[in-house]
Amino acid sequence: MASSSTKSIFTSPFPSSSSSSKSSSSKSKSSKLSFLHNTSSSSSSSSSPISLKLSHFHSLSLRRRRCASFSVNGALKTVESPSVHKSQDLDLTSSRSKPTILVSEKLGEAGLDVLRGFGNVECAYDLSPEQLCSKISSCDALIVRSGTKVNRQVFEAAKGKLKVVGRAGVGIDNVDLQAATEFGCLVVNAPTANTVAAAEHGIALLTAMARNVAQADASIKAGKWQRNKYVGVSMVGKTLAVMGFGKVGSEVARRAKGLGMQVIAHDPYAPADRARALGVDLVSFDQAISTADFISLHMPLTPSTNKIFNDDTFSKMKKGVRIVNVARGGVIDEDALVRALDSGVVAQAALDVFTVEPPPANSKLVQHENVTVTPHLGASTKEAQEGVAIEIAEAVAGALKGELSATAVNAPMVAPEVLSELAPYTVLAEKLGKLAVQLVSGGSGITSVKVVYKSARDPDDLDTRLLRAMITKGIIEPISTSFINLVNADFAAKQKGLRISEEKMLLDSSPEFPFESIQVQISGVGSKFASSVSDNGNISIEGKVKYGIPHLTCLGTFGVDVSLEGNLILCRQVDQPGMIGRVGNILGKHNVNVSFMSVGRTAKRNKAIMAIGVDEEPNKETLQKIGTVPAIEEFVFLKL
Ligand SMILES: NC(=O)C1=CN([C@@H]2O[C@H](COP(=O)(O)OP(=O)(O)OC[C@H]3O[C@@H](n4cnc5c(N)ncnc54)[C@H](O)[C@@H]3O)[C@@H](O)[C@H]2O)C=CC1
Ligand SMILES: O=C(O)C(=O)COP(=O)(O)O
Repeated sequence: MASSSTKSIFTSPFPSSSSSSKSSSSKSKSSKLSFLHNTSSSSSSSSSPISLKLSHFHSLSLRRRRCASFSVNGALKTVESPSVHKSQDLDLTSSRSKPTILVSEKLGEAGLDVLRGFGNVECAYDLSPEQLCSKISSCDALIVRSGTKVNRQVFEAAKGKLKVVGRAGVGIDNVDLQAATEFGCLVVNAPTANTVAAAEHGIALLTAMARNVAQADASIKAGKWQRNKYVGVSMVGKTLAVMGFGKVGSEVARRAKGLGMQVIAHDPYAPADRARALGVDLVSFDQAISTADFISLHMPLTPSTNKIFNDDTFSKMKKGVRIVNVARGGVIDEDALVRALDSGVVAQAALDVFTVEPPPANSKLVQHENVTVTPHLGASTKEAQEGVAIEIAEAVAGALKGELSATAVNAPMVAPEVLSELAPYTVLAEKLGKLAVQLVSGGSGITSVKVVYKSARDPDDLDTRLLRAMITKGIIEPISTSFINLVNADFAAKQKGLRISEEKMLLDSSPEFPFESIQVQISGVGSKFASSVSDNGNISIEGKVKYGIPHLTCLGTFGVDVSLEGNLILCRQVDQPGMIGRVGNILGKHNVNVSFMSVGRTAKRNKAIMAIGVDEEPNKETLQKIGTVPAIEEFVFLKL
C-alpha cells in the first residue's frame, strides 16, 4: 500500500521510452513526478504497475475533457476539449496511446531519434500561424527554435491538450510564457548546448567586422580589387565590453582575452568572482558603453532589455565604436542604430539577429555598407544542433513522462535528490488541500489559506514550492473547471483571489525527515463539519507522512490517525460503546466496504471523532441512516 499512493504520483500516462540509451542521462537531471497531470484519482488503484498506469491514464483522459481556456482579457472560461484519449486507446503499446510531438523547425536527427522512441513525431516546417493553430489541438508537445511564434493564440487553439513546449535553444522570447503558464503548459529550453557555437559566431563577427571580410569578399566577387578601401582595425589592446556576462558572454570574453583584448563586462546579476576568474572587470552600464572600442551583446530579450540600445545610449558611446549582436535584434532600436551609423558614432555593426526575422529586403540597416549581417546563425553548427536536439528531446520526453525538468522555464525546478525526499509530502500536501476544501460549507468563497510546515530542519533549507503548489492544486481543482497542475497552480490561485501564506515552524526533534507535519488552515469561511474548526475559528487539518503514506493526524482540536486513501466518513459523536458496530452495520447493509476505522476523542465518554475509510461511495440513503444514529452529532463524507 505504501507504494501505491506514492506510485500514483510518479506514474505517467505515457509509456516510457525503451529504446533510447541517451535519454538515460536525463535521469541525473530530473526526477519523476507527474506534475503535469492529474494524479490524485488514481491513488486508490491497485498497486500493479500496469493497472496504475492504465487507471491513471484513464483518469487523465476524463479530466482533460474539462479544461480551462482564457479569453484575450484573461478571464477564465470553460471549454470542452475534444475527447482525446478514449478508453479504447488504453493499449499503451499502440501508437495511438503515444504522445504526439510536433516539431515545427529543423531539429538534429539524434534528438528526433530520442523523440521517436517515445512518441509519434511529426515534423512540419514553415507552418503559417493558422496552420500551427489548427494542428496544435492534437499535439501533446511542440518543439520549436527561434522561428516559431508560440503566442497566446497557439495555447488557446491547443484547448488544454498541449502539455509542453520545448525550445531547442536558449532564448524563449518567441514563447508567450504568461499564456503557457495560464494554460498549465510547461516550457523547457536547451540552455547549454549552443553556448560555444554562439560565442564562436560572436568572435567570427567581431573579427570579420574589424577586417571588413564580408565587404571585401562581396567587392572582389563584383570584380573589384579595393585594397585601400578595406583597411581594418586591430583588436589587440582594444577594450571590449561584453553586455550580459552569462554563458555566451563569458565564452566570448574568454576568447577575446586570447585575442589580446581588454575585456570589461556589464551584467547586473553576474557574480563578481566569475568575472574575476576570467580577468574581466564588471562595470556599470554607462561605464561599459562609454569606454569600449567594441561592444558585444549577450543579454536576453526581456521587457527591460527591449531597445536598451537607443539614441540615448548611442550618444554616450565612444565615437567610432563597433557593435556585435548575436543576442536578439530587439535589444537594439534599429532605427537609432542606422542614425548612429550614419553619424559615425557607430563605425560598424555586425548583426546576427533582427527585430523582425527575416528583416525586410529593403532594410536600411541590413543594406548599410558598414553593417555585416548573418541570418541568425549563432547556434548553427553541426555540433550545437545535435547537442540542442538531444537536450530538448530529453527534456520534452521527460516532461511528458511526468519528470520535473532541470530546464523548466515556468515551473519550480527542484534538484532530483530533494524531489525524491519530498515525493510523499507532495501527495500529503495535495490530499490535505483536497480535504480542507471539502470541509468548507458551500465549497467556495475561500480567500485565505495558511500552511504551517513543522520541521526540525533549518527553515532556510526547506524548499516548500512544490508542496505549496500541490496544496493549491488540491484546494483549487475541486472547485474549478480548470485543469490545475504545478505550472498554473499559483496563477489559478491568484485568479480566484486566493492568498496562500506559509509559515515554517522549527521543531526541536530529529531532522531525519524533511517535515514532521503539514497543517492547512482556511480562515474566513464556515465549515460543513464544525469539529474541523480550531480554537482560532479556522478550519484546520494537519497531516504527517508515516512509512511513506499520508495520514490525517489532526482535525480542528481532535487528534486522529487516518491514512489518507480512498473515501472518508468523519463522524463526531458522544463517546460510548457500540458506535463502530452501528455505523459499520449500516455501511455493510448497503454494501459499502469499510477499509479502516479510527477513533480520536477529547476524553473518555466525551466527544469523539470516528474516521471511517470506505472503498465505495455511500449513496444518499446510507448517509442519511448514519445521520439518524442518535449519538452522532455531525458527520461528513469526503472524497480523497
Ligand atoms: N544568435 C544565436 O543564435 C543565439 C543567441 N542567443 C541569445 O543569447 C542570449 C544569452 O544566452 P546565454 O548566455 O546562454 O544566456 P544566459 O542566461 O547564460 O546569460 C544571459 C545573461 O544576461 C544577463 N542580463 C540580463 N539582463 C541584463 C541586462 N539588462 N544587462 C546586462 N546583462 C543582463 C543575465 O544576468 C545573464 O547573466 C540568449 O538569451 C539568446 O537570446 C543564444 C544562443 C544562440
Ligand atoms: O538559442 C538561441 O537563443 C538562439 O537564438 C538560437 O536560435 P535557433 O535555434 O538557431 O533558431
